[in-house]
Amino acid sequence: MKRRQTAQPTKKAGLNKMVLQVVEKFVSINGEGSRCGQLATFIRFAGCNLNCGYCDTAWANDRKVAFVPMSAEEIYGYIKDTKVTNVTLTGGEPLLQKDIGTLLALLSKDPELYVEIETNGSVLLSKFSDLENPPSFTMDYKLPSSGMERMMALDNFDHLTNNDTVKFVSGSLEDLEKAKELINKYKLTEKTNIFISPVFGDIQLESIVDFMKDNNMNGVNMQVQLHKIIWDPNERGV
Ligand SMILES: C[S@@+](CC[C@H](N)C(=O)[O-])C[C@H]1O[C@@H](n2cnc3c(N)ncnc32)[C@H](O)[C@@H]1O
Ligand SMILES: Nc1nc2[nH]cc(C(=O)O)c2c(=O)[nH]1
Ligand code: SF4
Ligand SMILES: [Mg+2]
Repeated sequence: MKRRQTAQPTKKAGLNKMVLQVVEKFVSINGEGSRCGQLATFIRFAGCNLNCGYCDTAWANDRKVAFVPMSAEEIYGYIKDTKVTNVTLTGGEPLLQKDIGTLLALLSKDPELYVEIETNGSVLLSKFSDLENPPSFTMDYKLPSSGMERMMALDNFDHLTNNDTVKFVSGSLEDLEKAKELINKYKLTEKTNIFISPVFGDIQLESIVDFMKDNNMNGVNMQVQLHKIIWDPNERGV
């Protein structure tokens, strides 16, 4: 009698290759942050641990989203092929990619590139503090209207420098009050760059300016997502 064979795990060369899950990659102008208006190559990764009520890329967080597995070297190759020197890594939550450290280390060796990474404030930035030439972190602090404030890692404020940014995406007066409180409490304008952005379409732009005037918010930048003015706000790949 034949013995029933059980499937044995195989270890083929390349099977354990380190890969990152890329849901889209494109060149556009950066619509946000300190290099707003400049060309940038965007790499968007799959998956997020948060569920912000206003998320404009919730599709990338769907467990069933289609992604292309790419190694750090393949992503670097794509970036160099574009001939664009600004790079934005985003998502989803890019810092949750298992091999993001490998990619950041590889990109940091290229002095021609300016790399920024959009992160949601829940991932400890201390994990990346040993990088020799670190990227610019744009760290969101998720305000009350996101529904995700409880997930914020406040220790991250200690790891930001003048090469980084804290972004407060605000959808209400309560959000603005909270942003002001944190900026003052942690003396954020002395440490890093600060941006306040509206949750797109949810708050009168004038009310943000009025709030900044009423509260002497010197050193704070207000910014509206430029790509949502140029293209349809729901358009992907722009
Ligand atoms: C889609 S997230 C991806 C990176 C990371 N998960 C994060 O939240 O920072 C990129 C940026 O878009 C912002 N964003 C998402 N939806 C938005 C909306 N409806 N209006 C304004 N900004 C939005 C986020 O706050 C974040 O700063
Ligand atoms: N043009 C453009 N600029 C951006 N800056 C940050 C983006 C993001 O989704 O993280 C983004 C985006 O999706 N498009
Ligand atoms: S953390 Fe970023 S990607 Fe995740 S739900 Fe919030 S805005 Fe969307
Ligand atoms: Mg976006």
